[in-house]
Amino acid sequence: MKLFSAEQIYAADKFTIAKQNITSDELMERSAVQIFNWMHLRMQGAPVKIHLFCGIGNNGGDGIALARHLQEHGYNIAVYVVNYSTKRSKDFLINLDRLKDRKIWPNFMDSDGEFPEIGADDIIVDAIFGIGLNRPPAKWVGKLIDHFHASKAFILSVDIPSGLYMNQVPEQKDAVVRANFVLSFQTPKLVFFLPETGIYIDQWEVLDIGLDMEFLTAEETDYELIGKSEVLPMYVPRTKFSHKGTHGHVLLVGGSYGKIGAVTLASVAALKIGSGLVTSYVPACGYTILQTALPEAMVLTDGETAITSIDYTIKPSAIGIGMGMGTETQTIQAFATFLKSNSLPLVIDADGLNMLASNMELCSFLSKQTVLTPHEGELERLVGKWEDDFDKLAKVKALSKKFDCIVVIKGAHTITVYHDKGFVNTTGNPGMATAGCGDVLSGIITGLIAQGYESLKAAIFGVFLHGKSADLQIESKGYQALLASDVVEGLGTAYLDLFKLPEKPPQQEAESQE
Ligand SMILES: NC(=O)C1=CN([C@@H]2O[C@H](COP(=O)(O)OP(=O)(O)OC[C@H]3O[C@@H](n4cnc5c(N)ncnc54)[C@H](O)[C@@H]3O)[C@@H](O)[C@H]2O)[C@@H](O)CC1
Ligand SMILES: [K+]
Repeated sequence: MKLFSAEQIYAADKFTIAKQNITSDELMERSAVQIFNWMHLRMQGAPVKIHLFCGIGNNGGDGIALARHLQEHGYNIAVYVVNYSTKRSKDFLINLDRLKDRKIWPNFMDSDGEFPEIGADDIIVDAIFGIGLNRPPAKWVGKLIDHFHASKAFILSVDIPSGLYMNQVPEQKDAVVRANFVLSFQTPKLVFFLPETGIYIDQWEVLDIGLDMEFLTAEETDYELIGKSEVLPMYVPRTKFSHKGTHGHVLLVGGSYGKIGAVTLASVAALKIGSGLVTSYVPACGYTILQTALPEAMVLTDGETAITSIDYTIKPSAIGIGMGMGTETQTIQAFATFLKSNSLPLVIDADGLNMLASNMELCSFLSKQTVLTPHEGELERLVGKWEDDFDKLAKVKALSKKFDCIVVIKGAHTITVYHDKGFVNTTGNPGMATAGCGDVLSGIITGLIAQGYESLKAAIFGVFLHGKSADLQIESKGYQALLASDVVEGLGTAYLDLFKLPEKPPQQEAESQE
């Protein structure tokens, strides 16, 4: 699913209005009806008090139009106009008149007025600011937002939590609505998924307001949200006459004394994701461990407790390097020599990234589209400190372009960046914040590349499957008990889940039984 910028959404609005020969207030009406239907379906006329706080732009217009529908269906509403400026939008005014025609008089709030009482069991509809916010809200509006939070009422935000920008992190962290639910028009917003701005959203859902599909399909976006429908076309099925040689040979280089587990986890993940052969290249202290833990892998060794040179005669199809490798001087030398001569597809993780960060000149030797899989700490060593999430993304894009590499920024929503484009993952859960999960991911991505997936697809698909496996596993294991090896274990079901059809809605089943 594409993640559009504010400018693209405004352009889509304009295009839709012209092509469908409708007025902009008709589009607003559609949006309001969609929100109303969503609420009505869940509330079924419940007499809960609904406080609608509406700004004076089009987000406010949505709120005012929604108020009319709620009132027509007998809901218990109170409407407030948050007068943060004098520039009321045309469609806001049209809807305000329609509301007045129905004898509903909103409370007009400004910097001097008192805030209304809101009960903990009430509902707040937040329609103050939408995607048009372009400067910090006035102080009193920030206080109103505080008042929302203090009430403990359920907050439903229209389109985007008020106070969040589309393309930057808010300056005033407390002048942003913390939404329990966001109903986002047509497309979710990038800020829902970034660590500094995603914290303002518990749950979100997209409402289709019928923006022109032709326009949306043709429009290129900087970011894409990756779910099942995006990865399914990437899947390469096995053919009947395939053999283990068909599915690639992974070489994993890593491990040091006390950290052989890292390369073991990556190796088993590479096998489980489907690579035909796996060779683990470890220091001698890892030999028995690997041969015992993973009889399916082949093992090459060098050095006693750390790798001192990387030398092999096998012909791998993809190489993963760095897991538990340590950063001893000889290991760094071996790593540098290896990078200078290697032209095979490559995945670099953990200590490999640390060695790269302290010797950035080595980046120019990366084979094309090398995949780097840093967590935040490793990333900071690679690109330097960032000011905020947007600055971080800009720095990563610059790194990706400079060295033609793919950067997988690991986090709650892992983002895979290649040149100017980011792919935001939707699978995974907090149970994955556990030792070894990163090693598993690097094994998965290397294993997919070895099977013939292009490096970028391998990274996007690998991140998805890794998270999906963990999501399926916590159903029986819970968050705390999830281990990296459970994530490896679940990879088979993660693959199978790709082909599971959504369950039929219960209503349909009841009908077909009659
Ligand atoms: N295609 C869509 O997605 C549609 C969007 N609609 C709604 O329209 C919204 C966007 O409407 P607008 O462009 O009017 O923007 P907003 O409703 O976000 O209003 C902000 C307005 O106030 C001004 N402003 C920005 N920051 C301010 C600040 N801190 N203090 C005072 N004034 C400030 C801006 O110039 C802007 O005109 C969307 O979020 C959505 O709710 C719907 O009505 C129709 C269809
Ligand atoms: K809003």
